[in-house]
Amino acid sequence: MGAGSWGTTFAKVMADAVAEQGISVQIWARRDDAAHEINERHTNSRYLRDTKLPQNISASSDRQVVLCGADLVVLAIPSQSLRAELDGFKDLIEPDAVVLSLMKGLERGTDLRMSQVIAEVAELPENRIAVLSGPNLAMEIAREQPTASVVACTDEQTANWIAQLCSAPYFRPYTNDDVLGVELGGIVKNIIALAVGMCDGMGMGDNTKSTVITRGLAETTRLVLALGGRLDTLAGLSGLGDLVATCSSSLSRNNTAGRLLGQGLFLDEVNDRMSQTAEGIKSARAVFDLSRTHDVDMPITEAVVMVLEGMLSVENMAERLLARELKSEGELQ
Ligand SMILES: NC(=O)C1=CN([C@@H]2O[C@H](COP(=O)(O)OP(=O)(O)OC[C@H]3O[C@@H](n4cnc5c(N)ncnc54)[C@H](O)[C@@H]3O)[C@@H](O)[C@H]2O)C=CC1
Ligand SMILES: O=C(CO)COP(=O)(O)O
Repeated sequence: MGAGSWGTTFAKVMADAVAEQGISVQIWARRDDAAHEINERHTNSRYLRDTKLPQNISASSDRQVVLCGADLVVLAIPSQSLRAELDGFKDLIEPDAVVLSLMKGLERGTDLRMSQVIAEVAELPENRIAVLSGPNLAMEIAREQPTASVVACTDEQTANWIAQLCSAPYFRPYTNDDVLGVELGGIVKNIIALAVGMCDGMGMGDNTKSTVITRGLAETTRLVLALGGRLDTLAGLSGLGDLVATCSSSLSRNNTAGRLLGQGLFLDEVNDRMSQTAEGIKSARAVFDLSRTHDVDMPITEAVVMVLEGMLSVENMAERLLARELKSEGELQ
């Protein structure tokens, strides 16, 4: 569900993974012309210019056509639209289907993760909801550059089943039962990537960026532990792995948005320039609110929120962060 850059790319991963088993993958595209292009030319030129999609992918703008008979429903739409979109098609999901979220955002207003929104709106039990997260820049994967990822579900069998369905020669999924840790790692790294992008945009060097990445991981870890997730998850692909990929890549939309802010553009101007979803812009406030609810110190997230909401200039961000009271590096609380 979603024919954007990651929805289309992940459809290709799955189609390549299951081609020999005679399984087909169907994409729901919002626009009729996008569905038509996928069916007729096997391309999605708006998002993946050079990629030829496999023959066992078809598309439709009719959600009923796509969901009818689907054993696995994969969601790849912008996080802030999920609730409304899902409400419109939840009754079309087959009674035993599993829902997999590819999304990396936190819902504003409720501070819920996407797996929690899915559970609430579609009224599904935990064992039928999974998330996938890792260092997965869509453009690289579309070019079949090797990477790995994590399928997280509280039910081991479900996680293994999904991992089989998306294990392609260039894509290696691991499994994990720490859904919260996997999901939050993917959400918070977008905010840290905004901060790193801002450093880049202001012309700061690698020491600065490395400091933000490392301390960004420290504050992500504090949040995940406070909410009941596991430390080892943060050391894995959906934690450190995705953080490094997103913070170092010019392909990242969050990194790019941060860089534009660092170059002095206003948020409205940045939003106008972005043709794809940069989840961190909307999720930053929700993550900060969540951290306050659980009394977790997240100074980089707080500074990013202040910049996004016009309460702090990017130039004053470093001064604010470095002037805080000194403390031990090992403090996780
Ligand atoms: N692009 C990437 O490299 C990766 C993206 N993700 C996550 O996947 C999710 C989707 O991202 P992308 O596919 O990259 O986004 P995108 O901006 O490329 O595409 C979003 C798609 O959702 C569709 N859509 C459906 N309902 C919508 C609505 N109500 N409002 C707006 N758009 C709607 C759009 O038409 C579009 O096809 C995000 O949560 C993102 O963080 C995760 C890993 C990698
Ligand atoms: O999640 C991603 C890579 O794992 C994609 O990051 P962006 O949304 O910043 O492009």
